[in-house]
Amino acid sequence: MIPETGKVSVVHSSQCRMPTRHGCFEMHVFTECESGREHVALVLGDLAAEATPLCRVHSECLTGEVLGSLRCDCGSQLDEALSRIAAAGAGVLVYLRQEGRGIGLTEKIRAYALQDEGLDTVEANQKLGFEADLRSYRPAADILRWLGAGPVRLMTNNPAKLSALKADGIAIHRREAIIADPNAHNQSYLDTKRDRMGHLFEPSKES
Ligand SMILES: Nc1nc2c(ncn2[C@@H]2O[C@H](COP(=O)(O)OP(=O)(O)OP(=O)(O)O)[C@@H](O)[C@H]2O)c(=O)[nH]1
Ligand SMILES: [Zn+2]
Repeated sequence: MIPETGKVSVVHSSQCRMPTRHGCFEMHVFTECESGREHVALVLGDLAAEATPLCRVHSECLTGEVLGSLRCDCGSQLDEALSRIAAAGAGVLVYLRQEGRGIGLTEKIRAYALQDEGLDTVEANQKLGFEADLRSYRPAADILRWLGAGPVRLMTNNPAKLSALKADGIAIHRREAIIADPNAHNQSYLDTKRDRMGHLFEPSKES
């Protein structure tokens, strides 16, 4: 169901076959109407034919995904999500270009510098004048609708992401945890996500 909150937020811009080390996906680019941000969907198999396709809605993290930073769990979550979709034989990864939970790379790196002085991720954002999380999942919801994905099995630990997608009209069949191994550099980041942002790190599955 499309929410009564105005127009569709993205337009489909291009697509191609995308072979990866996880398998051969169809890659779609969607341009966000308001910001011009280019979001991505990687689709494996025939989504419309899947009753409850596996789905990951992932937020951009240049440091964790491209540079191999150990400060967070984004790189390993991205890898894990694609490998689980590949194992299932079908599914979709929506990759949202909302670096730093929406504050952008410059401000995220400023936040990291503040964390090096002892602040946690939430306090660092607040010191810079931002809410803890500025993301919108409306583009992801519109992308999933465009792709015709049915009720999804959403891989996330973040209850705010779950409820935002539901509010944007996406049916969630169930949530599946996506847990990355902690290390000496990301343990306090993971602790803050659990203690201050309500992330669910138990491996159990729930609706
Ligand atoms: N502002 C800020 N953003 C961060 C920080 N560390 C990681 N990020 C960004 O956080 C986003 C990933 O969000 P997370 O909170 O790690 O996880 P999530 O996507 O909300 O939840 P999951 O679905 O369970 O992975 C990416 O855009 C990262 O760039 C930080 O210390 N400060
Ligand atoms: Zn990250």
